[in-house]
Amino acid sequence: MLLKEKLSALIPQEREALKEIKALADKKVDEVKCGQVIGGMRGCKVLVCDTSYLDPYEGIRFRGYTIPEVQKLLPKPGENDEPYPLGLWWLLLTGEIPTKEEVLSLEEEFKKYAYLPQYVIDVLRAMPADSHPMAMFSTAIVAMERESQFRKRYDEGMTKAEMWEPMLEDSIRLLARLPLIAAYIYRRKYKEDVHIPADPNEDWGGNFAHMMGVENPEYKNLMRLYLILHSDHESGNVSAHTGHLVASALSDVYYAISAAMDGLAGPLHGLANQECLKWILNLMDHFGGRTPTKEEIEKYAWDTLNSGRVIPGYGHAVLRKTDPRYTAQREFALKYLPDDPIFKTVSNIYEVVPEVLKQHGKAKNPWPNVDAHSGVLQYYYGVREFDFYTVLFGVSRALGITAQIIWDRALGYPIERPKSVTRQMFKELAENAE
Ligand SMILES: CC(=O)SCCNC(=O)CCNC(=O)[C@H](O)C(C)(C)COP(=O)(O)OP(=O)(O)OC[C@H]1O[C@@H](n2cnc3c(N)ncnc32)[C@H](O)[C@@H]1OP(=O)(O)O
Ligand SMILES: O=C([O-])CC(=O)C(=O)O
Repeated sequence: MLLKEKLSALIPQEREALKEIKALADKKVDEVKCGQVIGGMRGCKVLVCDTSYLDPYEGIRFRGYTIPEVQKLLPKPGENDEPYPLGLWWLLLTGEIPTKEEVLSLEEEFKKYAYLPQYVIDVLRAMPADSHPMAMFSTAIVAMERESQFRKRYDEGMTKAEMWEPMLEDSIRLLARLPLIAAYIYRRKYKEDVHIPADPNEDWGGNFAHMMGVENPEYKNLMRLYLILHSDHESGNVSAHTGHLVASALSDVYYAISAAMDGLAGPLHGLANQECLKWILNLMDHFGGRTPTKEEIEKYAWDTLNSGRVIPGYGHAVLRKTDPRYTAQREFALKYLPDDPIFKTVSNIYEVVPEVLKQHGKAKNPWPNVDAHSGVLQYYYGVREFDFYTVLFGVSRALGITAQIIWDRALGYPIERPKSVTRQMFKELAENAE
């Protein structure tokens, strides 16, 4: 496999490079304030992640490349505007923009494992129909743990240096199946349990759209874009950090990704995309289904804040400007659905809500994040079941987290175990500090 050859060549040199950092073990790299600990560890530099970096003002770079650069440089299927999402996985893993041949080799490798075992279908069918799609998604993933090559090799006594290899194998097998699992959940829950087989001629991203039942080529491109945009956001966000933490105990990819999905399912994280579209449609309903005026949006936003709720899709723990993932989706909308009334509402909200949040004076970042824009695009192409949206996010996020934890094992990072103290001890520490 071309990817495995590439990683086999890279890993020894990256292990050497890590030794230079380990030699600096006693150097102080950060100072932690009381408020940071009690405030969700915001800004504490306590994680190392090479797949991507999030600048508060510029947004995400995948291995140093901005979103527009990735859109321009990664190979694309045929005449399509958006790249192969598996090209991004290659980039996250290797740091290099792949050739088309390299991406196609990965597509072929994935196709070997792109089938849904009957026992996974049975597990999904055993769950009550009103189970949230994210609960179904996470359950299906953990159910497949019995197939883990990592656990098998661990039981056989593999060495620490070998661990990245079964981590890579498990990741490929899992990622290959995620669109099938997601599409199965979608069609079981919302499309009368009628399923669409994979198309062997489609790429990983296009196939996902096909199996969901949306044959529009524009939607396939949107899916490719979506799968790239939501993939990786360095390693401190809830889903990626969870994946890293769980995998640090040498739990395999199935456990790590299932747990990561459970974090993504929270309304302050990935589920905000579901919440956000709901908020927008409720806003439009409130004004008789039309595009509300800016004054009406302002009043509605204040009503939300005054009732003690957050405005979903706005704010961020790290970003301090409009999320470039929002901008990329806005550009897609301007090209393909400029006159859509919900998109117009999204645009008007963008002109109003940051000012409202500034006046409200609480949110450190009044600008929109990725979740403020993803729902309207899905809705436009007929995917209108909001509670499914986070599953789309999850399929994409698994690209980033698997890339991160394959490298965790390649570099032999230890089990994560920060120290806690009692609240009383912590108070005394803070009182006695400068
Ligand atoms: C893919 C993603 O995960 S992107 C984020 C998706 N989540 C959302 O869009 C939900 C809405 N946004 C939020 O709740 C927050 O902005 C978060 C969770 C994203 C970030 O949280 P934090 O880093 O704690 O934000 P911040 O430091 O600005 O919070 C300060 C205060 O402003 C509030 N605030 C932040 N964003 C918002 C918002 N959109 N609407 C109303 N209040 C907000 C916080 O709730 C907090 O209030 P509190 O002091 O009463 O607890
Ligand atoms: O970075 C974060 O904390 C949240 C986020 O936008 C993501 O995970 O995509």
